[in-house]
Amino acid sequence: PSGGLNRCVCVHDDYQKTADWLLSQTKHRPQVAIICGSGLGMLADALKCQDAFHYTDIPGFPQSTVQGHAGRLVFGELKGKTCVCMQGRFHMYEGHSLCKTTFPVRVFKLLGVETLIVTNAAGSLADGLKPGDIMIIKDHVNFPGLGGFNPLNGPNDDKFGPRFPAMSACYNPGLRCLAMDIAKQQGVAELVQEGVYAAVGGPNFETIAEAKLMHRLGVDAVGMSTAPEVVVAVHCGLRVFGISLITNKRPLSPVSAEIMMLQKNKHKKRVWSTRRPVILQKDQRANPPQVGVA
Ligand SMILES: O=P(O)(O)O[C@H]1O[C@H](CO)[C@@H](O)[C@H]1O
Ligand code: HPA
Repeated sequence: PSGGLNRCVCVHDDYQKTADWLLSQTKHRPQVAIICGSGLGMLADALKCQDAFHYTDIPGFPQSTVQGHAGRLVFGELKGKTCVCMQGRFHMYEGHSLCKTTFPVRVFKLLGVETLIVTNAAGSLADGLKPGDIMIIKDHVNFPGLGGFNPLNGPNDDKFGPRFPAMSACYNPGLRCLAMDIAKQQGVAELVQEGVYAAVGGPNFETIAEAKLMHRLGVDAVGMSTAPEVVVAVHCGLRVFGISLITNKRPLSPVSAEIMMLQKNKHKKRVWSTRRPVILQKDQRANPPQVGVA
């Protein structure tokens, strides 16, 4: 891969200009940045003493084009910490270069942010992750990155980080532990577990073969964002915490009526799960078992 969309064309000054403009417009000096995933923009409503800016008014900022992403940067206080919250993120499938997709992360660094919290909506590939559950991201597979689509492509900016940054501990273990402890304290531990997130390019959802492949590779949840932001954040030394809100399940094989009926018969629930499909024997295929009959 080469060319316009796959090469960072922003220089240090571009990020600095945006950061300087924001610092001139607000008295807040954030320590924590939060990127709100699809449908999660209401997280920003919790901030007190807000200063909010539409992306259209921020010099150099990309524009949000996706439903569920309001396109506002909100500064404010949350439990004694000063935060900046992105109500709406940028995705590669919108036509943004990865450099633009991740532009805010470097701006956050220049604002003085130390910790980045990434959130997203994701599809589950794991048996135990149901819609409504929360997955604390312990690691990711960056499929576009493995294919050479990386926000760090192009000349390295040494002021942000090294040419070859390590990605072996992207998601801060201390913050992951803390989140799990808080889930227990709040009595919601059964809704929360750790898992591996995979980023795909989108905008189409996965084929069954792709979902199966990712499941076999150890992926628990899949989405179309987050990994590029995290790569840029880790490159410039931010501490990262990530969570996926599970919004749907991805089927792992075509659900044929006879397999569904048999699974319903055997397991009584989750009829469409094909994780352990029942393979019909030759004689059964000619004369399939009847629903409701043992
Ligand atoms: O990752 P976020 O921005 O939460 O959005 C997720 O939801 C959208 C698909 O419904 C995709 O953009 C996917 O990445
Ligand atoms: N696949 C990819 N991206 C997603 C999904 C999914 O199932 N759900 C929400 N974002």
